[in-house]
Amino acid sequence: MNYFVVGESEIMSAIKIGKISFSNIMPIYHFFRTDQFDEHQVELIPQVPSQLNRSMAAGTIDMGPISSFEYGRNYKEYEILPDLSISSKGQVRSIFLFSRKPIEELKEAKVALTDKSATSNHLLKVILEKFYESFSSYKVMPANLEKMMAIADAALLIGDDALLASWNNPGYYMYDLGELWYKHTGLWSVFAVWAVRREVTHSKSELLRSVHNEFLHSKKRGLTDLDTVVAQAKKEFGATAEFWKVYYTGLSYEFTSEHKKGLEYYYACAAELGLLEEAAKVEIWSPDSRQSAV
Ligand SMILES: C=C(O[C@@H]1C=C(C(=O)O)C=C[C@H]1O)C(=O)O
Repeated sequence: MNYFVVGESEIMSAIKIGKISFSNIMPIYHFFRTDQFDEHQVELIPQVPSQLNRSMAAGTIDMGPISSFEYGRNYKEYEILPDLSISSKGQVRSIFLFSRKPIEELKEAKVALTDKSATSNHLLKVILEKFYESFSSYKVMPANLEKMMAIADAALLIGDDALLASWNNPGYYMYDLGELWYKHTGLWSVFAVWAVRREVTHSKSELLRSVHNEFLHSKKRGLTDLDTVVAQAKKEFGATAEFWKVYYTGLSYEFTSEHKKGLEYYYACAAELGLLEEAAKVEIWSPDSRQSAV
């Protein structure tokens, strides 16, 4: 009766799901129905990306949208859930480099990086080094533009910090990282992927399938009923409905072969510059894979 024991323990154990505590994620989570699951079966844990990355590595969350760079660093421990990401082909509108000088002049500059990111911090290094022959020095700091610019020539912000700073930019040059990457490579930027710890694909496979389905359902609903998400974002963060509409439709939450191509090139560049030990393999979990019953 071994399979009963396995089944029961799977039903009992909850799955801990990370949630990015930025507005970028709202179209995916707004309609996520935790009440579809038995009590205590799923738990949503909101954190900024760098915290989510650490929680996944420590195993205190089982799955969630982590920085794609962090997947690359730890790809042997994780798999990627299909059809989910936070990406852009060109402008992302919430990842900006603020600079006192034009980017072409940042040759040996001091650059402040945000302590909330992993993908964008390393993407900036790739862009500056590979496309602008810049050999700058970097310092990771709390995300505060004024304090960052007090010690640096340029500063990188992501998420809501970047949105707010772009609305109140005191006159710095502003560069959108999605736009820069596209300009120099013609490829997608994939900032976050939904990763799952490998052991969870075995120990909680049934629940994982249901959670993945629920994510696809809530994404579909969020994108069809975008006006509801837009109204919520406007209420929580300000700005105009038009802004949020443009922002959310400019982001992509898919993960197609074109996204994969952009991500693999990013990993290749990061490995070339020594930011990753090796170019990570992009391995997608298949909801149809079944563990053998015995
Ligand atoms: C589009 C964004 O994508 C993100 C950027 C991340 C990173 O740089 O590590 C991680 C998750 C996403 O939140 C954003 O934060 O604005």
